[in-house]
Amino acid sequence: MPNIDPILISDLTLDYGGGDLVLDGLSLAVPAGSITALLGGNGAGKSTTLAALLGFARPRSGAITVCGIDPVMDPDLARRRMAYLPENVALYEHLTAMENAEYLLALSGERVPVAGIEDALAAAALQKRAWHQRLGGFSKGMRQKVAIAVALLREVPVLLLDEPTSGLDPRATADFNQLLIEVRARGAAVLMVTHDLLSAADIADRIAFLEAGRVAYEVAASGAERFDVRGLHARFQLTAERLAA
Ligand SMILES: Nc1ncnc2c1ncn2[C@@H]1O[C@H](COP(=O)(O)OP(=O)(O)OP(=O)(O)O)[C@@H](O)[C@H]1O
Repeated sequence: MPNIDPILISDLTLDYGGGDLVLDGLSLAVPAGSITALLGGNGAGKSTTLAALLGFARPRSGAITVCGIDPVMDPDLARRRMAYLPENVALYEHLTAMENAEYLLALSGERVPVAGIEDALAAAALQKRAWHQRLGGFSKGMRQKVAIAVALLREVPVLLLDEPTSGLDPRATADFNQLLIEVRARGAAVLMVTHDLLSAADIADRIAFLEAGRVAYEVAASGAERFDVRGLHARFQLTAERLAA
């Protein structure tokens, strides 16, 4: 089997039935063991890109695969290869962190011993005293840690994130970014939709700027040298001005 990127999108077009193209020739590849940040103005099509990967939005043309599986043809099989964290992670309020993890794993057909779940919650840096608390009082950062622990246990090769750090304080953002670095080290392909230029600059290997449903430009970090946040911001402004013109 050829070694293809876990996320591969080629010349994708998509509309929501109204005729206007929301994705208009989108091409993007995310290799294993890497983080790509997907940036772009409101309405550029970032969340729609995730919806297409998850098999929730049907392309009009082009090709899209997740670990070689077409999510249009076989959404269930494709979803088994992915973990998805929406902006606000949906978990069961009346269950504890442990119970949530157990239940979500059971839903995806996996049985993990309690010790394994505890290890994953610890790896996700959820404080031990929170493991047996109901989620009702959890902050957004704590909820994300539970969701990431489940993703770690599922050992999925693809992680999709929609604005994961919006509303997180700088400390929680740094903790979360550290988790993503660990997920990358395990070999996952991570695609992160974000408006958080600082996080993108800190942890992404590549940054793709989406503009009117296609990647207008893509930049890669070179070795130890990170992205320049002000440079990213300037590019963002240029895009906004071009679209407004
Ligand atoms: N379910 C839907 N039905 C119809 N139109 C939709 C649907 N979802 C999104 N759109 C439209 O598609 C376009 C792209 O939306 P999308 O949510 O993908 O953008 P985005 O880049 O994620 O924006 P934001 O940064 O605001 O979250 C927008 O014009 C939006 O109104």
